[in-house]
Amino acid sequence: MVKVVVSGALGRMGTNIGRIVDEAADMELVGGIDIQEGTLFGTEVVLAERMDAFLKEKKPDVLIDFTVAAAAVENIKVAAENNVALIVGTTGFSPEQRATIASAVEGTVPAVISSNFSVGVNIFWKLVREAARELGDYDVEVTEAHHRYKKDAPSGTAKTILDILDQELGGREKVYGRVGETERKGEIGVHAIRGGDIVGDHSVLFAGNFECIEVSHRAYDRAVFAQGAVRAARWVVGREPRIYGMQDVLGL
Ligand SMILES: NC(=O)C1=CN([C@@H]2O[C@H](COP(=O)(O)OP(=O)(O)OC[C@H]3O[C@@H](n4cnc5c(N)ncnc54)[C@H](O)[C@@H]3O)[C@@H](O)[C@H]2O)C=CC1
Ligand SMILES: O=C(O)C1=N[C@H](C(=O)O)C[C@H](O)C1
Repeated sequence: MVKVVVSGALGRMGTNIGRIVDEAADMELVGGIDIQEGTLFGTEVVLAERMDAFLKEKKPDVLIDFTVAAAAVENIKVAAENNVALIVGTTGFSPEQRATIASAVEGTVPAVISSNFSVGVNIFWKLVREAARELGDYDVEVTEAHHRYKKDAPSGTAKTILDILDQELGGREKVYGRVGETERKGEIGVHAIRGGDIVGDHSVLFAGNFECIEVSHRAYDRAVFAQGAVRAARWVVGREPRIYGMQDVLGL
């Protein structure tokens, strides 16, 4: 039995993950962490400040964190100190926060950290890389759309797309939205749409003369992210203590 604690337990992703873990025959949901007390599928959700004592009491194998960046950094440190493996889906980390996470995790616990746990997006990233390799002289525009409650922009998935494009196209300037007189040069345009209950859309447009290619992914239900995170939780237990990506879980 893989024993799981969910951090951000009362949120959109936390509740989806709680349901999947609760229904899994090979997993045990042992509780949740949030900034309010509550319950998650019959288990106790305790306040974030009680996390250290809660992990010592429940001794989970894995903590799955979908919270906000500043909170996740602290949660990761506490989990690593308690020798609990990590799945981190939270997005919006600064470079400094990423460095803090790396020093807490590397050599201490195994952690799968990904801006997107859906299988489809991990394949989409491969397709974007392949297109960028072949279409280096095309103009590139990245667009993402999410629900009205999303806190960070551009999305973590869009930032991963930009990392891939940087690797393949060599660090082009990024222009975030355009207004007024703009002359297109060699930049990558980045556009974030927020509204309603959009689960998560990403697209990369490669525009040449007389043709365009658009590579896109649309999530219809956040269960796809939750299922991926739970799959990663099964995979991470017992691994070498370092940071992994979802591509390691999927063998891509
Ligand atoms: N990697 C992926 O596949 C995905 C990542 N995300 C990311 O996951 C994060 C959460 O997204 P949602 O669930 O939509 O947000 P949400 O706002 O519905 O849930 C976040 C939860 O975290 C709680 N929280 C805040 N501070 C906390 C702390 N110190 N300790 C424990 N819990 C705390 C909040 O009270 C809330 O219940 C975001 O960063 C989002 O971008 C979302 C979907 C998929
Ligand atoms: O906040 C969300 O909802 C999502 N966040 C992730 C991101 O920032 O890329 C993944 C997914 O698109 C949903």
